[in-house]
Amino acid sequence: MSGNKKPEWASGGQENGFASTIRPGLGQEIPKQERPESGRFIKKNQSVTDIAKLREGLLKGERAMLARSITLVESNAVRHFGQAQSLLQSIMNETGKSVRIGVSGVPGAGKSTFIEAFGTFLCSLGHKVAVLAIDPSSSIGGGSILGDKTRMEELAKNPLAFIRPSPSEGTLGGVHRKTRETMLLCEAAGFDVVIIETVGVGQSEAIVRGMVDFFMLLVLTGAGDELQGMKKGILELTDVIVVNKADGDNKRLAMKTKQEYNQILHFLQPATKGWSSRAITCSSITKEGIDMTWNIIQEFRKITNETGVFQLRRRLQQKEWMHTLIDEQLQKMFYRNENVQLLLPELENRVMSGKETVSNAVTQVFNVFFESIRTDN
Ligand SMILES: Nc1nc2c(ncn2[C@@H]2O[C@H](COP(=O)(O)OP(=O)(O)OP(=O)(O)O)[C@@H](O)[C@H]2O)c(=O)[nH]1
Repeated sequence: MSGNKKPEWASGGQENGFASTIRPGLGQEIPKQERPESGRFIKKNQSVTDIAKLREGLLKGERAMLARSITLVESNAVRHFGQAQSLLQSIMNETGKSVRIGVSGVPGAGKSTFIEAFGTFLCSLGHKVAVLAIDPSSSIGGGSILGDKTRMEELAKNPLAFIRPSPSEGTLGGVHRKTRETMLLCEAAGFDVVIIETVGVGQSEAIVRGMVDFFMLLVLTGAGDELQGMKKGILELTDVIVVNKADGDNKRLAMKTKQEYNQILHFLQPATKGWSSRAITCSSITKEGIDMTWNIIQEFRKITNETGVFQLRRRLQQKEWMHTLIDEQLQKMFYRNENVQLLLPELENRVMSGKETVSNAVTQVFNVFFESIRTDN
């Protein structure tokens, strides 16, 4: 990093709304219309007493109230952050009752076609299915998976389903927080299956793994080729590998690929204690394997519930999530500190030219940081 250039999370925005969290008093009005990052609007004059209304509507499963609550959670405005947290706090007891499923796979693996078929199948069984997304590219280019309404057209029309695109801006950490909180809102609104889709690149898989109970990876035939470029780490996050597009001429090859993956999984650490990760085949077109996928998830829930692994994972995820937010907040505080910003470029130059050891430089900048915190207090 050169000169004054700060990392993304150090720049002015209030991604977490933590910078100077204001909790408006009851009945206090939001003074003017605010444009949150999503491009949707929080209504002018919406007062915090609306939180009670939002909560009531949410718990009744009203979609409009769910959509408004999500808009509030996604807003970057500091005052909305306070309101969103009040709302989330008030629904805590109503959350956690869904099964949370992560779906990943490289572009073209067939994620949206699979989720459409799988979600529609679950709705036909009477489940309420919410589909959310984490798109790592949204934090770079403002793109957004699930943004295209033509994807999952049938599921989108189903009254038992709710589909929400990835938050379209912000750091990956910010997108992560918003998706987690949106998941809680969906649970409070009665959705008993929450699917979180992510493109299988980089950090996003680990992030999704950290917020779901069950993680599945969609792959295509030809495990050998694919595995060349696939990190072992990704397979070790996975509870089930779904070899997709197992139809027509591809069916036999898909079976062979499944066996290859099963052999590989045999030698890897399972993602979940007490559960043997496995590979299956599926076709989102013929729907063969869709019901089996659900049966496996049911079996997984039963086993992990009995052993307590399910509950333990949820508890640990909460703890990790708290630490993620603490880390993010600490980094922001540090890099936004004026004295740190003044000193850092000089120290960087000294370190680069070999005049200063890195450890010395770090000690100096931390001393400046601690000193300015002390004087601020
Ligand atoms: N034959 C067959 N084709 C499929 C199946 N599932 C998906 N496809 C096709 O594969 C292509 C990619 O499917 P998508 O569902 O868009 O894949 P995706 O992983 O969501 O891809 P991105 O949108 O690029 O992330 C489409 O042309 C689908 O029609 C399947 O089970 N069988």
